[in-house]
Amino acid sequence: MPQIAKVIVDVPTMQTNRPYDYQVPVTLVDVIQPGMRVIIPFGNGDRKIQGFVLQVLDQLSFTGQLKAIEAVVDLTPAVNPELLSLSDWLAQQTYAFQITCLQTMLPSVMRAKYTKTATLTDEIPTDLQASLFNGNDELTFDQNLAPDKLKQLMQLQRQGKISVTYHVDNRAQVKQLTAIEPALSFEQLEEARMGLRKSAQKQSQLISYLQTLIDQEAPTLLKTILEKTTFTRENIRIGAEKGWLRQVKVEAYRNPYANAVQPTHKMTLTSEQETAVDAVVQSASTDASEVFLIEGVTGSGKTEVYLQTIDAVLQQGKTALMLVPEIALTPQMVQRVKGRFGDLVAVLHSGLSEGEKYDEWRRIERKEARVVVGARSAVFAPLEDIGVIIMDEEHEASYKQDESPRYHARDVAIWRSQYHNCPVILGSATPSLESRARAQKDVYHLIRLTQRVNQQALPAVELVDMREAMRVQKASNFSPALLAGIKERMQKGEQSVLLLNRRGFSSFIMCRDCGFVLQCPNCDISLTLHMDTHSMKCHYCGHEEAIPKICPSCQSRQIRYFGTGTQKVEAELQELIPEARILRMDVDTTRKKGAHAKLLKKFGDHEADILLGTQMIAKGLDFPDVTLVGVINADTALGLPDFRASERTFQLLTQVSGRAGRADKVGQVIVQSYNSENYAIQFAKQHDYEGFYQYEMAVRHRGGYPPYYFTVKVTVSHPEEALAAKKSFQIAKQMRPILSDQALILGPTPKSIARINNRYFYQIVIKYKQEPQLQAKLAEILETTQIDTRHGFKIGLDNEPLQFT
Ligand SMILES: Nc1ncnc2c1ncn2[C@@H]1O[C@H](COP(=O)(O)OP(=O)(O)OP(=O)(O)O)[C@@H](O)[C@H]1O
Ligand SMILES: [Zn+2]
Ligand SMILES: [Zn+2]
Repeated sequence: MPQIAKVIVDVPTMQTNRPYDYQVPVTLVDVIQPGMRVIIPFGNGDRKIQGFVLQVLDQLSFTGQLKAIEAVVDLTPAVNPELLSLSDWLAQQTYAFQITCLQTMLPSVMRAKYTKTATLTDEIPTDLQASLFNGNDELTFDQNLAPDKLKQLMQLQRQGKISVTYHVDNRAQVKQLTAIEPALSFEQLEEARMGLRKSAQKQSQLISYLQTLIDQEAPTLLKTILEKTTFTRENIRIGAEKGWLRQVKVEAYRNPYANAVQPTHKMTLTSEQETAVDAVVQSASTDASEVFLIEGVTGSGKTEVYLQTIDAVLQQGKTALMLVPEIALTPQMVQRVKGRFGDLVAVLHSGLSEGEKYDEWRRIERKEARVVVGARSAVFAPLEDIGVIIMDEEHEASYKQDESPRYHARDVAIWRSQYHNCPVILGSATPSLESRARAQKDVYHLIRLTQRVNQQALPAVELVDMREAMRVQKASNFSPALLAGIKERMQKGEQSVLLLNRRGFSSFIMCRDCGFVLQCPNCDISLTLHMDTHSMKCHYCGHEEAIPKICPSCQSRQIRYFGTGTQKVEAELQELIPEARILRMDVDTTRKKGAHAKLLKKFGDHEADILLGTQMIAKGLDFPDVTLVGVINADTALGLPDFRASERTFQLLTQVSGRAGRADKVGQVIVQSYNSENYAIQFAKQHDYEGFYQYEMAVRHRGGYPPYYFTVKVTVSHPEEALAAKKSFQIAKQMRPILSDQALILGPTPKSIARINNRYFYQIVIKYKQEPQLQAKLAEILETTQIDTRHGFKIGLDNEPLQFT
């Protein structure tokens, strides 16, 4: 029967954000499946573009009007049925184009153009091998392969007789290793030996060696032979030339964690841990999709709860997905999971090369990996039959993507749990207010872990008022109390972790004579000093220039840097304690691949006394000899014009305090601040999450902020400020009539950095409780403003934004 395919085309605009009908050519009938990518003619001139097949329908009456699909890109669907339907929901939820959502779900290498190689892995009829593979056992092809041949390939793939690898401009090449196997039988090799000259001893040895390989199932890696035997490449080459052996290519997965993993074993759970595991596992064995919020103090052993839950789910024959924030995806965390589940684990994070990510993704798709650990985008991992989804540090802002589609991984996780009828665990020592409030309303089940595993008390927190400290000493980043604490640890052979809070803080250059501050030419923000590259950089657009030696404005030589960068703090500390061994961890020292892991290993091996770093040291670290945590500046972020400033400060202080005293030694925390009476700092001092939650809820209630209100942000930008402003006022005006009295429109206001990359930004925030017409109206505005993009406008919608500045 003729078929029609409904296709989402790869043209990300509002007008094309719907499925188009295409005729399925006769040769591809019953071949094309939903989730496959196809090549189709589109628009004027029938440009060839890519699209995703959403649906294939039998065509009852032949209209003959439709354009036909030209070719198929994938032999098997690139996106499974679950993710197809997720993309639909996601597009609505985030006001994004469905094509953007679909592309987001695939590893980046798959978004590029590529060729593929089909390699025979089994016998096929000789005539087929002749016609399809030209008698070879490999066929490199792309989307131009004739449909009938493609159909044959698909059949072979279904029968498991070929394996397919992708080549993307050398980007996603499956890593191939050379291996060898004997080309002759034992007897034939023996015959070959007879023909050798007496002096050809090495060749005789090679023949013997090949004879030992006859019964091996897999070819032997050349690398291994060169390492483990005395044969040289030249010996092997001669062996191949004489026809004794064959050189073959085998596929190697790039395993970035190879060799590094030590097995870890199940621990005997504390009673609080056991209650948590039982509750989730119990839920996993029913068909419910419940969300559990585990509010567990730092060091309460949340990770062990996750691991044992995963274990139970695997035993039920299901798979598990574990999300962690990028910065918490430390080697320590990966070790713990890999150490428990070994090769069943796939790890996805931005530190991997594209090739490595792609390898991991394929291992998931082929069901070789049954546990996935990864950062935000891993929430789209093509796992099937998921038994539990875990989100560690659920309060982390990095779970929200800040470009289209602007999704929150938590929402996606919950959607998938409903699809799979499985539980979700949201875990944190400092849950987001939104999640904690949902637990209050019994939408989530609240489970509290109130004790540290070692029964140790949480470390005592001492507040140092820097206003006072500065009165008695010259300007310094280190109060006498903090310095004394560090020295004491050094004497005892213990370690310190020092946090420099970089939010709302940066090093900039200012002229002491005229006050000139070096600004980015493209953005309304000062440039940040980077000592490692000896340059000034813009953190928004990437602009970079040399550090000026004389003031560009008054030519004075008194141009100096201000603010506190980690480098500057490190230098100061080194001067104050010359014998201190300091490791600095920030964006500059961790840029290189593996640098993060190396630094942590050094610290773990006691090659340093002090780990000094930015936010990235606040989470997940578990070092038994760390007994002092110092926070150099607790309150720089409190001044940010964002209603979540207190929540973020509380979370950061609590998390970093939790790094101290995790094993048998007592920990101490010293927090320096200029606002020690601030409630976020006071509750953090008391380790009082619940107290903070109650207080902050009252603040939010008074101000009409989430979680009492929903929010959506509309951003308008244009190279001309007046036009950006005008358009944003127009949009606000269009919104007002459809909103009830309960809803509030904030703005339009210029963003706190009004100009970025030569565009001016204006934003509107709508706060609301229940507005049935809102979503449709916003979609309509997006649609009607599409035309404006031609005049330089960009309109962005952010549902439940996490950034308000
Ligand atoms: N049942 C247990 N028995 C003994 N040790 C345990 C047990 N559970 C966890 N631990 C150990 O306790 C330490 C803290 O556990 P873990 O890192 O999971 O805490 P956490 O709750 O994730 O803390 P944080 O929020 O600070 O990351 C780890 O070293 C872990 O190996
Ligand atoms: Zn000057
Ligand atoms: Zn800039």
